[in-house]
Amino acid sequence: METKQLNSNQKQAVEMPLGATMVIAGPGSGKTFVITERVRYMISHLQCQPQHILVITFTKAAAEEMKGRYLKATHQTGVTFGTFHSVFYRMLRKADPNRYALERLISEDKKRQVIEKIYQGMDTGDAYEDFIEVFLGHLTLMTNQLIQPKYYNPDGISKEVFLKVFNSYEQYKERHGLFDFDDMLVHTYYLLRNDPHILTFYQSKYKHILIDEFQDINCVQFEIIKLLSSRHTDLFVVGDDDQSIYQFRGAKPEFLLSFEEYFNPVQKIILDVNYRSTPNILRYSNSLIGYNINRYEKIMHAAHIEGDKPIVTYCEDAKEQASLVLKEILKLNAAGLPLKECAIIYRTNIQARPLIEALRTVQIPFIIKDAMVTLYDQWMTKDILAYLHLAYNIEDSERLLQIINRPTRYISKLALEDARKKGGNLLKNLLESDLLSRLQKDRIEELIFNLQRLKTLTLKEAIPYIRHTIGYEKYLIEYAAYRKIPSEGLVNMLLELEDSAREYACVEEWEEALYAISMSVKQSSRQKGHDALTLTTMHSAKGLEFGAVFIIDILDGVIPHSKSLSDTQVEEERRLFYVALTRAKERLYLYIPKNRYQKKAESSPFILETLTPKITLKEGDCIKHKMYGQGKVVKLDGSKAFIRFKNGQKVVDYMYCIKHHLLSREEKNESSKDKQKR
Ligand SMILES: Nc1ncnc2c1ncn2[C@@H]1O[C@H](COP(=O)(O)OP(=O)(O)OP(=O)(O)O)[C@@H](O)[C@H]1O
Repeated sequence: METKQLNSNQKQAVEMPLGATMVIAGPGSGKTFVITERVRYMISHLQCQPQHILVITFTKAAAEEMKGRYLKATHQTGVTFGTFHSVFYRMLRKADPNRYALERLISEDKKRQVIEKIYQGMDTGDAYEDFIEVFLGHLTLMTNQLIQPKYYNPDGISKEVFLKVFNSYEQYKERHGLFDFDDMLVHTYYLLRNDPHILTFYQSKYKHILIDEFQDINCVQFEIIKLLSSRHTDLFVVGDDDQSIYQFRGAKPEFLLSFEEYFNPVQKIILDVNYRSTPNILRYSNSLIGYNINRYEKIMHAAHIEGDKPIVTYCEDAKEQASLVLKEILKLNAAGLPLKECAIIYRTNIQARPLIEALRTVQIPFIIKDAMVTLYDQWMTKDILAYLHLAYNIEDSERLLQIINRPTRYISKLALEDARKKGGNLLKNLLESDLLSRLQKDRIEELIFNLQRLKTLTLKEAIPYIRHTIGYEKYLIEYAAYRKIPSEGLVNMLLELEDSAREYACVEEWEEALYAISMSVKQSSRQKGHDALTLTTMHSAKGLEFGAVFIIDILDGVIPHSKSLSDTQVEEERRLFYVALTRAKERLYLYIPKNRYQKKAESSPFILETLTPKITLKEGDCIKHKMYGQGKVVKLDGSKAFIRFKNGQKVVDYMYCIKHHLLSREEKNESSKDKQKR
């Protein structure tokens, strides 16, 4: 039995009568505790049979933890614990053991290989550098949303190529009688929808369904749950709309927000006591998330006593930031905080590079939570290295072929093949080729000239030369336009490369350092189980907690990410930052570099929101209007506020009032101080 006591809201959630129940549970509010206690209560007080209870979680680790805690508390078997995938897979296997035998399941690695082979066999040239990544993302998103391929628009790649690869992949699976992880969900949906006997069987088997992290549910999962629970409505879901951060994978917090409509009548309870963070940390996270509009209103209260105030540090750049963060971690570690209680959290993997570089010199063991493609393994790095090496060995055909059309020099495949067959110096052969026009040859001469120039430059000068004079950055921008994707991500990667080279004297030294970083990233997984510092993206930090959390690069364009332009996207970014803030137990450090990639950077608007709680208007509040002077709010209606001024009532924009409300409040404070003095 768990030694801790349920608080009053937890107890209320646990002891709800059977029926559709929604528990909105903020960070650190004890979701696992509530679910395991609820299962116990259902069996001991609500006469539920363990074999009729199904508990679904999102990760295998969560399912195991939940099951472990439940078994420890009750020693009673019979309840089914599992992830959506494992539960649905069991259903498929039971329905058709041969079709869904384990050996017919394509692993994610194998799936990638098959798709890569299909794509390469299609001869679309090198038009899409990261096709496989983008394709796989779209495939999952499309399947999770139950969208027919012909109606799906894959941004960033051509629909025609997407459909071709998709159809070939489907045919491959059919020919070999295989299925993959995405299929598990879709196939279960069709199985239950099309076979009433099977559906009835599972509706009677799982009379009570409990789902954790419901904010992450996607369309196909939701549809299956609707099918399973249509006979009865004993559905107990726990989630936090403020921690929904997987919309890019098809998760829809709307399902949590509209749960009440689907399963009406719904019993609802909010868990708002946080057992993880100090009140000071919670004040910051509450303030930030208060700026989201599309959410269940809740303010988390701390169960702990006050701790240190979060520390906001402005630093020069990423290099200084890395050194300050590591210095602080070493200090905390020397004072007794284990490294495994420290985490550095960032928005995207690319930001980890300066940290890993600094970590190599201070020798702190670390674990990287995400599968990371380091700079060394990026296609763009290979292009830049190809230019730098070619400058010293102009006869290196492989490297020449890599960059000959980057930027485009209009050299056809045919001309390249022909020049290659002749053997010897490829550039010379191209200059003598009958298959190339004068214009194309001019471009090759220009390339030779530029390679000779490159040889005379230092590494620090060479990369900007490739970027601007050779036109590599322009090529990236054109490539992004062709792909219909924002160019910023590619250009930032190039800037990151330039930044990483700045410290090295020559290309060999730089290449060696990039390789060493890539190796240390690969080896970092070996630190698991040891006392090691965690490096993680905000996404992968979800569900974790640490004594000290360091959030870096809190800059506009980084968080919220420059890709996130719509209000909905900015809200998702805010939730992401909220997840990062709420990982901290005792100490929270926020870092804002003044410069990024040698340019002045703006701090993230989220910093201000974290430090200044949102102001809301109430009837009776005073505002000061530029034209009408002082007035009092008499009524609020959506974006409009009705204000009584000296000269009568006027309708004023709500946001205007918010802005000017602050002013009047300060003035009010001042005037009350004045009055007191008098
Ligand atoms: N009533 C309680 N009394 C004391 N401690 C509690 C209580 N309820 C939960 N806790 C503790 O609070 C901590 C946070 O709980 P848990 O990990 O379940 O949070 P969570 O709700 O899943 O958080 P998040 O969504 O942020 O990951 C755990 O260590 C848990 O044991």
